Order: sequence, then C-alpha cells, then structure tokens
Amino acid sequence: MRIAVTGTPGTGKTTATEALADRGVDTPIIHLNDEIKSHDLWTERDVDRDSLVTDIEAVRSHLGEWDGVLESHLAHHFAADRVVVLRCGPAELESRLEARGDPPEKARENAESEALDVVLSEAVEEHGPEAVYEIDTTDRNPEAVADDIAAVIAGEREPSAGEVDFTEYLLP
Ligand SMILES: Nc1ncnc2c1ncn2[C@@H]1O[C@H](COP(=O)(O)OP(=O)(O)OP(=O)(O)O)[C@@H](O)[C@H]1O
Repeated sequence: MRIAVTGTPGTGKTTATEALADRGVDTPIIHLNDEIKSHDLWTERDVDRDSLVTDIEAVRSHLGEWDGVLESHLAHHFAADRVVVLRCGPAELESRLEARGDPPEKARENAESEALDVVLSEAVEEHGPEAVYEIDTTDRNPEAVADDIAAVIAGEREPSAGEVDFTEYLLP
C-alpha cells in the first residue's frame, strides 16, 4: 500500500509522520526531501528561494516500486494508492513557518498557496478525488494528526477533498 503524505510546507508532514514512526508502526516511512538531498536527486539550486529544484524523473526511478508512506510537499506527484493532504489555516501556517525560522516572505507565499488550495488541487487532478484524504491540522496537535493518518493507512477513513476553505485569508 502506497500512502503519499503531502501538503504545503508547514502543514506538519514531517512532524506527524515522525509521531507515527515513534509509535513503532511497521509501515516504512520515506522522508523524500532527505532522499533528494542524500542522493542528489535535484537539477539546480534556486538561489532566490534558497531551495533545490527536484529532478522528478530521477526521484521516480530512485523510488522504484516503493511501499509505505512517502512524505514530502512533492509526494502527490508520484504514483500512490491514497494521498493524504495536510491542511493548515494560512495565518497559523505563516506563524508556524516564521517560528521555525523561514523568511517572512517565504512564509507568506506558502500561506497564500495554502489559501488557494494549490497542493489539494494538484493532488485531486493527479489522483482523482476518490484517492484524496484531506486532513485539517489547524489548532490540532501532531499526535491527533498522526491518528488521522493512521486511520487512512488502515482504511478506516473515507476519502474527502475540498471540504476545507481558507479563501477568506485572501480577502483584503
Ligand atoms: N500540529 C501542529 N501544530 C502546531 N505546530 C506544528 C504542528 N505540526 C508541525 N508544527 C510545527 O510547524 C513547523 C513545520 O512543521 P513540519 O516541518 O513538520 O512541516 P512540513 O509540512 O513537514 O514542512 P516542510 O514541507 O517544509 O518539510 C515546525 O516548526 C513544527 O514544529
């Protein structure tokens, strides 16, 4: 079973999947961003955004026939059986990102992307609504989010997409 855990940076993918791993689940968890760095699966450095441009095809061949949980804001770009999209209210997302040291303009850019449902829309377009599981992490602790991800893995949660609406963040 291949579970992609995706979402705008700051929605808590790493934290929630690490909480899951701490429970000793027997599902392998792949932190894709670590794989990209450790196996040089990138094409160039984006100096302006202080990030690496991922080589999607190189990642695809590196992953091969993977199984378990694939965690990254890019995870929905790869074949998966179920796609978990973590969501977070843009204002809280901006605060989380700034609190961890991200530059304010980058935090704001991600908050606007979250308000525009960018990752959710890509996930639904690439996998279909029947494979997408939206989980709102706003004002919830990582353990509760990990519980919801575990429910998706166990097949105990119905697919849901588009129930979260953060567009008011974009209002002047
Ligand atoms: N449920 C939560 N409630 C409050 N803060 C959280 C929660 N989950 C994560 N955080 C905090 O938000 C920040 C971002 O979390 P995390 O790195 O797990 O997000 P991410 O989605 O993996 O981000 P990225 O895609 O950049 O790796 C961290 O400082 C983390 O401590």
